[in-house]
Amino acid sequence: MNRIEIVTAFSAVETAAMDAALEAALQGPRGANPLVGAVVIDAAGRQLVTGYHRGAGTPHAEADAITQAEAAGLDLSGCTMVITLEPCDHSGRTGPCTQAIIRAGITDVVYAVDDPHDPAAGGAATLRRAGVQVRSGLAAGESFELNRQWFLGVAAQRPFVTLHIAQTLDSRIAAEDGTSQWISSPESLADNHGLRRRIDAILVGTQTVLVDNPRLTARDASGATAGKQPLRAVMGLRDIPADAAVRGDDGNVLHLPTRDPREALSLLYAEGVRHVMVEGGSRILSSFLAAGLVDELIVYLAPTLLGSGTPALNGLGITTLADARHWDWDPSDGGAVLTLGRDLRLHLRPEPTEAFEPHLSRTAAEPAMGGY
Ligand SMILES: NC(=O)C1=CN([C@@H]2O[C@H](COP(=O)(O)OP(=O)(O)OC[C@H]3O[C@@H](n4cnc5c(N)ncnc54)[C@H](OP(=O)(O)O)[C@@H]3O)[C@@H](O)[C@H]2O)C=CC1
Ligand SMILES: Nc1c(N[C@@H]2O[C@H](COP(=O)(O)O)[C@@H](O)[C@H]2O)[nH]c(=O)[nH]c1=O
Repeated sequence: MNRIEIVTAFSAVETAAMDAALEAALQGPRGANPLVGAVVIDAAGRQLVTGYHRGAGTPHAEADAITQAEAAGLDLSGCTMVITLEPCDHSGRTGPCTQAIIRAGITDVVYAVDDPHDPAAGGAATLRRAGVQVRSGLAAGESFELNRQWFLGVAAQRPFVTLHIAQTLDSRIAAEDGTSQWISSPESLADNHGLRRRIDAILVGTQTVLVDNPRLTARDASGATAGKQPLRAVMGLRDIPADAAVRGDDGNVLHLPTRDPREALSLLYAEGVRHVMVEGGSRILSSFLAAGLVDELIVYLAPTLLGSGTPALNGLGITTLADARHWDWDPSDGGAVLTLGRDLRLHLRPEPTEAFEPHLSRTAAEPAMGGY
């Protein structure tokens, strides 16, 4: 019998580092930016530092790892960096990771999938021009899966959509008389205000504006507005009342005169919104879910029963169990199930329904590296 010797492009040490990078990436939050992890290994195969990305506007995983190394007095020259995504090549809110890698003296980069985001792409080519050996495609499937919804959103040129539901045990988001403040525990509300600080826009329906007169600002425990404030978007054909609290005094409000969630997302994207939280009410939540436009689901579940009132959802067009929509538990950003005071926070992502493969590797791994 012939023995077939399999030579892969990557060493066991690099594969283990990629596993660690994938694990680290899960600590980050979902949103406008993908989850990314980075691990630096030395010539002896030791994992020196592990970095991850903590969300839009914060250092990328590569920069996080390099900063940690600097703080610990570690010299990374001649080391290999293993990353779940191609290093960026642009100066966004943070500097280009390619330059940080080159400056640190890292001579080898292994990454999983290409960055499809145009302004950030091209990192591999820049690194190669600087003499860094670059290989890609290690754990490409896992890395794509890690950020599946983000890849889909980038390809569709629409914002990443987080759906928020604050509900009772019997799936009510308001009582029969319309009262709903508050179903959630103070800890859940604080968590939600943290999310409001991270997103670009928050979206509610016109009916919620009329019933609740919400402010839709990000506030701290004292009730003061705190941190970055989201654009406040209201969806529906009716006008926003002149004295509605959502208008605020900063003009950071947008009326989306449509009932079509796709159109709402296009309008938001044109305004520069890359992460929107759809907050409610029932009809708005249902329309985004029915259209398959939800990337992340956060349910604040209060141990409370109402028995009647506004249901979280008012129909998704599903009439038989075979058509039920399934969701996967999302272990990222604090985990799939988190206790928040007396509430539970459930964190989910849609089960894949369509085959979608991004362009996993723009440039093939260096020829000598692959094959059987
Ligand atoms: N606990 C929670 O998490 C939350 C609870 N709530 C509660 O939800 C209740 C409001 O929910 P609900 O009555 O469903 O109202 P919504 O806030 O979902 O707004 C519905 C209105 O939005 C417009 N609209 C826009 N797109 C659509 C669409 N695709 N389908 C249907 N209507 C659309 C319509 O008005 P138009 O004629 O203007 O087009 C419609 O009347 C309130 O009691 C509020 O307190 C609200 C948010 C969060
Ligand atoms: N009732 C309820 C929520 N309600 C949401 O919060 C909005 C009020 O926002 P603001 O005026 O900024 O405090 C309200 O219109 C609705 O969208 N959210 C939750 O996390 N938990 C809750 O129990």
